[in-house]
Amino acid sequence: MKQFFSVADVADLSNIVDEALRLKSNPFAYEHLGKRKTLGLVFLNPSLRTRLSTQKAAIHLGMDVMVMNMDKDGWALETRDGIAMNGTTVEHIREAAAVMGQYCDILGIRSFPKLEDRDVDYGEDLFRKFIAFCGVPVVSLESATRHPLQSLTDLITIREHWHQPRKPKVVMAWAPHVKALPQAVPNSFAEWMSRAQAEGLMDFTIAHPPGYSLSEQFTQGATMTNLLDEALEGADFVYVKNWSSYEDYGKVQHISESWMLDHAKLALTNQAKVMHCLPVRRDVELASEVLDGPHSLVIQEAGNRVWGAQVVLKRMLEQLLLDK
Ligand SMILES: NCCC[C@H](NC(=O)CCC(=O)O)C(=O)O
Ligand SMILES: NC(=O)OP(=O)(O)O
Repeated sequence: MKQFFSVADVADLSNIVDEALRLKSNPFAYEHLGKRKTLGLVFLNPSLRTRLSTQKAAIHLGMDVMVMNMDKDGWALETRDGIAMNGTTVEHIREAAAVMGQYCDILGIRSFPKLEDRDVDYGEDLFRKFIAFCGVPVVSLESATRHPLQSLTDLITIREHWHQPRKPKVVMAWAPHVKALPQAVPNSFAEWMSRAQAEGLMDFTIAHPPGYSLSEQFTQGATMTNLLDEALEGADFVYVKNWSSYEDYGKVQHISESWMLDHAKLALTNQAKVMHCLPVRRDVELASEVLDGPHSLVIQEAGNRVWGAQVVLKRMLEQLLLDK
């Protein structure tokens, strides 16, 4: 594996999930694989889970880790080409990425969308340039349109908590929020679970209010509905997530009906397990009675971020050995 940006970078979902669960039961099995190799983690936005779980995964593999908080400690970054840098930006991504590639064997980068111009965000300009100029394998720590380490982990978590012979019904349910949030997490969850559905691993439904459709490139084959209660019927897993509008890009519309998952809504499901990528706004996105109750998987899900990151880093390290 030379890059980890979307589900398209993974050949077989069942294999990678099984491999991640084997790493979970034997975390140090490959502790020599990353010896004398350096992972660089570059953050242009805040992070708790991605930062710590990816570091932990690298430690299990024997790697050294360097973290760069570009937003706070780096020079102001320019990404546009063909302009004279006579304003506030100090360093171009061409040099910044290339230099970081000199110090690191694998790089990870987090960069959120600005939610101002859809074409700019969905063009993934910064990410593409970072990959093009750094010269080493790159793992997405969440980009403008996707969060693949999260979605891989979500699939691992569903697999780990499903023990019946039939396929689980997985529902992604839009939730309220006080701010306009990116579509990266729901896009990514949708593209991974749609692929999992195509590989016969689950049935996948997306419920959202009118005006909150995601881009069709991520939702191929998913059942789509504007009726939350109907979607929740028979659900085995409910994945709660807010996102701002893709159609009326980055905007938040007033929603009259309550979309927050609470005990009453959970009662419509098949004793569903409840997931959320975190951070979560209690009693806005998700009722605390659910978060604090036995149906919540959010802490186990966050814990599994280590195994999602570790299987990706392991595959990248193995590729580096092959390329040597
Ligand atoms: N990396 C995980 C999710 C990041 C982001 N959440 C946030 O920005 C929360 C901000 C707040 O609640 O104010 C999102 O949902 O896309
Ligand atoms: N879920 C997730 O990516 O969390 P952080 O933003 O804290 O890394």
